Amino acid sequence: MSSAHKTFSAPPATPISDISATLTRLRTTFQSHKTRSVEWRKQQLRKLWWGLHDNESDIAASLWQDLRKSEHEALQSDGIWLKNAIIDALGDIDTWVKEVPVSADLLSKAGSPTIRKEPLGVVLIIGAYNYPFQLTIGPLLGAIAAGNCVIIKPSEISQASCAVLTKIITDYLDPDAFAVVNGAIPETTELLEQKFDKICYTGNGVVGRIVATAAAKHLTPTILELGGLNPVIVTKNADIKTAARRICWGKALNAGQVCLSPDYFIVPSSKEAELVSLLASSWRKFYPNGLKASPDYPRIVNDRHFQRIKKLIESTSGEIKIGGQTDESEKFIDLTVVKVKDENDPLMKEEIFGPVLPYIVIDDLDDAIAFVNRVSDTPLALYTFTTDKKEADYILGRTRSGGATVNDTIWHGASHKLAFGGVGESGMGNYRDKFGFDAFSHHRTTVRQAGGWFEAVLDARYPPYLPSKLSQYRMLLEKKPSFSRDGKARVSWFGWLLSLGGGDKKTVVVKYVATILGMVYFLRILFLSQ
Ligand SMILES: NC(=O)c1ccc[n+]([C@@H]2O[C@H](COP(=O)([O-])OP(=O)(O)OC[C@H]3O[C@@H](n4cnc5c(N)ncnc54)[C@H](O)[C@@H]3O)[C@@H](O)[C@H]2O)c1
Ligand SMILES: CC1=C(/C=C/C(C)=C/C=C/C(C)=C/C=C/C=C(C)/C=C/C=C(C)/C=C/C=C(\C)C=O)C(C)(C)CCC1
Repeated sequence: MSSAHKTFSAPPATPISDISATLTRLRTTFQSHKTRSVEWRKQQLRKLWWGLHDNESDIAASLWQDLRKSEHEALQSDGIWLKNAIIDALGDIDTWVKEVPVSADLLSKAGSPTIRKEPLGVVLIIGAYNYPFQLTIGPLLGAIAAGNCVIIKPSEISQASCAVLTKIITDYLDPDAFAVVNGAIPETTELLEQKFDKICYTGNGVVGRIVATAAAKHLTPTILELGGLNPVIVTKNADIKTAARRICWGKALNAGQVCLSPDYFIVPSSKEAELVSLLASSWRKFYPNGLKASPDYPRIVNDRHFQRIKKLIESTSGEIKIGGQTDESEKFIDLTVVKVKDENDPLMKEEIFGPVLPYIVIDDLDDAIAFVNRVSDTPLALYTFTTDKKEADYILGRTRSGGATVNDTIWHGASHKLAFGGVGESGMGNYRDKFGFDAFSHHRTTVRQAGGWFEAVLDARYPPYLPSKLSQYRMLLEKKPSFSRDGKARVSWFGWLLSLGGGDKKTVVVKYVATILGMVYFLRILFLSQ
């Protein structure tokens, strides 16, 4: 890749004294109602598409410089991924922005209630280093579609990507509505002093708490996209060959620096040897000349993270089954599989965010589920490999996670169309496609009340509150429960007869079809016998 050799310098930090003026500029734009125009929003999205397209080789080159990410991965999950997301948003934005009529109770109906989708105002997006384009421009798409002004704060760790991202935003988008603030903790701290209408933060939970605390001072709502320890439960009913290949891919992607990376797997003893051997052979097939020589395998983003992961490998009391090599000069860490005894191993204490994959042998499925819930009960992702659909549902029904994929890794988080977000420790809120539009919109319930003629109906709401008015209200509007005091659904005799003895909709339809067929059969016999 020729563009891979192009290099970029870190953009200068934004002067802290400029930050509040930038926010004022954006707020003035928002208050001018310019962003309310859907055509203006579409134009911004179209321009952004061209910004990504014109700078595609720089996107790939900057990701190579920051993470030694291959062009394939750079385009698959940043460049082309975002361009496709924009084209789909442009195709659907007219539907998203429509005012939606809502069905209401008898009294509200005359006011034709609707939900208006309104912009929130000025929002802040704080990105992380591992997918510097996707994790900033991804939420930005929803914010633009919903009509907001936006300040983007990219992660200072991916410096080259910061430079390219800054160029795209400043060269292609309306500078009165969109701005990039570059820098590190001091700049982000100053940003967090300001009042925004929403903050979307991607990164670790420690900083997530700092962001949420700062936002709370202004009653600013937040989307927090955090991490966690993502488990993989491989059951005795798994197709081990497929599982090995797919776990391998999910762990090798971006050298494990993915919020959705498998953090550990659980395997029954009967499948352990086969799975470990197939993991090793899958890796050999992916990287036939070895990982270090492969242009497809990324490096750890900086020395601090390299040392952190290296230390984790050194501190494990488990048995290294595959890999284990590191090279500080290149920030290279081998894909490393480690058999650990229990959750007290250092590798099981925190999200690894690197290419190390511990595993534990557990034979009983309920024990495996209990282990997962004990280690971290709200990870961002949960994976299970089983060919038994009921078993997959059993696992899903007894665990929690931001998202889940059965029989693969990463996949529920790979599409730009599907809602993406965490739960509990892995975050709050979600975005992407319509979910992104909704996340950055205010759903404004609106009633356009009927005129003077409706006063006769409304008369009962006005004082003096005569007993007759309350009786009228009760008689016409009070609903009767269809459930008993002990919480059971109560079916009226009439309803019971009408539904041929009750049941859900499908059962009642089946009963009707069977009854009609029975009657036809009976009448036919009766008719033929005469
Ligand atoms: N859920 C998701 O979408 C998602 C995606 C990627 C990463 N992550 C998670 O992020 C973590 C890795 O990212 P990271 O946090 O190391 O990224 P990072 O170091 O790039 O930091 C993220 C952002 O926080 C800012 N920041 C750092 N310290 C701060 C402070 N004290 N005050 C205010 N802002 C500060 C940085 O400037 C940066 O913009 C992992 O836990 C991973 O799972 C989650
Ligand atoms: C279509 C047919 C065919 C061709 C199929 C082809 C060319 C398929 C190619 C598939 C590829 C390259 C899929 C790769 C997808 C990977 C993705 C989307 C990864 C996404 C990662 C993300 C979003 C990471 C996110 C990380 C986050 C959020 C945090 O850290 C033929 C030719 C086979 C014929 C039949 C039809």
